[in-house]
Amino acid sequence: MALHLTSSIRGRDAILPQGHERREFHVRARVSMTSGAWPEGLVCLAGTAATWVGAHRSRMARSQRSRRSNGKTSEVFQPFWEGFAVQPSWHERALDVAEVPGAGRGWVARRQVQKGELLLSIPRVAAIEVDMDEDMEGWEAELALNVLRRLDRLGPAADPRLRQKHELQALWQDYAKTFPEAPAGAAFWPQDAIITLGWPATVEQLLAYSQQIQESAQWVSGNGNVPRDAACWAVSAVITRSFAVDDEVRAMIPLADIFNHEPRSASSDVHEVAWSLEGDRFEVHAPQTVMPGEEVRICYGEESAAELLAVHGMVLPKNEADYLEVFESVEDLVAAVESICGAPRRDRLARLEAD
Ligand SMILES: C[S@@+](CC[C@H](N)C(=O)[O-])C[C@H]1O[C@@H](n2cnc3c(N)ncnc32)[C@H](O)[C@@H]1O
Repeated sequence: MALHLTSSIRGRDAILPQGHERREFHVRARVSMTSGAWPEGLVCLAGTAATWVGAHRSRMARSQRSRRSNGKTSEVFQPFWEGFAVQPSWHERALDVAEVPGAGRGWVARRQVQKGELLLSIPRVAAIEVDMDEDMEGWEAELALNVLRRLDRLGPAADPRLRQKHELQALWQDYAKTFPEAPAGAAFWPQDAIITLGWPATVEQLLAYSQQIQESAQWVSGNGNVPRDAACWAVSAVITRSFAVDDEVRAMIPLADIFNHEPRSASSDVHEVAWSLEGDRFEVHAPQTVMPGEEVRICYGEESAAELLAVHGMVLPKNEADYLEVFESVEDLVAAVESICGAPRRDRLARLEAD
């Protein structure tokens, strides 16, 4: 007789404000026996495992049902909406936070939303920002350190001048508990795991990005006097949840970071409207008309599959922004055309420029 009892449990707990607690379990269990009668102890063991799995399954089903029917997920965000002074008022909002299959939480329309409509207006003082100079490198590290400062999570030996007291500190501390606990992006994977992806251009791109991100985490860990894990958490939070606004700043904007990504190419009109900085408030406008119950997504940028994998650890089934680089520059393209057609290169370039 052989008995196989295999089980794997992955759990994630996130404590949310006001006593709300979310538990997610992924349970897989299999009990099998090839021959003979079941000894009593093993029957008990198998029975216990089955009951345990069943109980967790029904608990999951119950919580999923309630999320769908009574908008509890959304209510968890009411104190944040009000505390961060988001407009329109909570009762007049057009959106609800809901669990979206395969994408965590997202913003779902409570009523029909018109393209261009103002969805969220968040005071600038509620955001955590860095200025973006042209070609600014290393913004991830600076913004991650600012996040740790706002959360009052710097280590004891950090420069005391970095310490920050802020009226919204406690609210931010609660809000940050809703973020993923660990980075998922390929930038945080071990090198061997990146190499197993196989496609040379992608592997090269991911290894270079991973090195940049690891250096940022190193810098944050040193300057913030925090363990490496805490630095990686902060860097991952800023690369997955911050946005460049009007080419001026890169900002972590509470509640606006719940929009999921709609992958679009540059030619799509979804690029036309989303973020802006209006005086002392950040605004998000609807990128397109959305029916009640549908999710409102924004386009994070023209992100290829490799870029999404590097930052978010996700590969989307369909991504119209994905591309395969064939020529590095217009000159290379023209040279290739010239070699095929035999026409003089200068003529071709002039014609291309005139067009
Ligand atoms: C800015 S947050 C969006 C809110 C997030 N879903 C949440 O639960 O807090 C970005 C993260 O959402 C997830 N995400 C965004 N767009 C997605 C999409 N189109 N498909 C799957 N996951 C997505 C990824 O985990 C990504 O790192």
